[in-house]
Amino acid sequence: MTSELHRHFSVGPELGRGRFGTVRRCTSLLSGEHFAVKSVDKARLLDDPLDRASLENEPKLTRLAAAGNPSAVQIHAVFEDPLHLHLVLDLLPGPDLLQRITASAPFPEPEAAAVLAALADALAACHRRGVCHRDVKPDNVLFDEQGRLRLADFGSAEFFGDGGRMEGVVGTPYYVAPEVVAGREYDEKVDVWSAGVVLYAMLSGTVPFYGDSAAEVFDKVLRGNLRFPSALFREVSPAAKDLLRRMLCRDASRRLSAEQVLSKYSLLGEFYFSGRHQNLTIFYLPPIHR
Ligand SMILES: Nc1ncnc2c1ncn2[C@@H]1O[C@H](COP(=O)(O)OP(=O)(O)OP(=O)(O)O)[C@@H](O)[C@H]1O
Repeated sequence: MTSELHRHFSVGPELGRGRFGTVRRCTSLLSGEHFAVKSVDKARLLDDPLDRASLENEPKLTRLAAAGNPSAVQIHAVFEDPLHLHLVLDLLPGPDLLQRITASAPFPEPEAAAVLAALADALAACHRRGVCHRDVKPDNVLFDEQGRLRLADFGSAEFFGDGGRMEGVVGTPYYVAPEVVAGREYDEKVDVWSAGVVLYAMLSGTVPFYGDSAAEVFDKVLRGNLRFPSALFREVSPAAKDLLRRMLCRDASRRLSAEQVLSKYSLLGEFYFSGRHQNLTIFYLPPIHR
């Protein structure tokens, strides 16, 4: 660990681990405030130009996305040494959305709708700032102590500015949009597709495009055949299914924007408590390695 980091923070126990680094609890020596420090191990990503770009982009794009946007994780300090990049972030220690879905999906519709509204709000704010997250999935949806949603992990994010197109196969298999899998240029609506998969998972406890391997999942995503099996969706309202169709629309030009999802949220009056509980699990597939 960097001595510079240790001059300012005492570093505590591990909170989580990702592909490139470890997140630990830390405390400011000056103020006594608690934070999380994400320490990215540079050795794990220096061979790959896209991974290297992500090392440079993560602090920049987290800052840009989070400026004046309380629904994104805030970055408080950055320390760098030859081995690590340390990002000091808001401490968000509660269960993330993946843990919540695994423990208690399907969610009652009002609960799913509330999470979706907060996620769409977070994404709309990022998109207004020209930042596309590109790895929206339940494990990157965290909550603060008051239960407010915070979008985290801008390690795959890209700056598209004002209407720019992006390229590069980035994301996580179950959640990635078809235009990304197809290797085409794409826009920020890839995040809306992923948020649609998240909504589907909250309402049913499973994902819409499932396979045992990444290749099988990609095949299903490319076909984009959206189904609502009656065993899982019997009690899901037509309004929620309609919203899912508009978010998981293969044609990105017809797909809702994050802003439109937010305004559609006000139409979700039909969302109701379904009271179901099924023991379904989302299986973990690792993020895409190009
Ligand atoms: N601000 C935070 N507060 C508390 N825990 C966090 C915070 N940020 C991340 N974590 C935990 O650490 C884990 C890894 O973090 P993160 O997803 O940012 O790492 P990563 O290396 O970019 O992961 P990925 O494999 O998704 O690319 C998360 O799943 C979460 O459990």
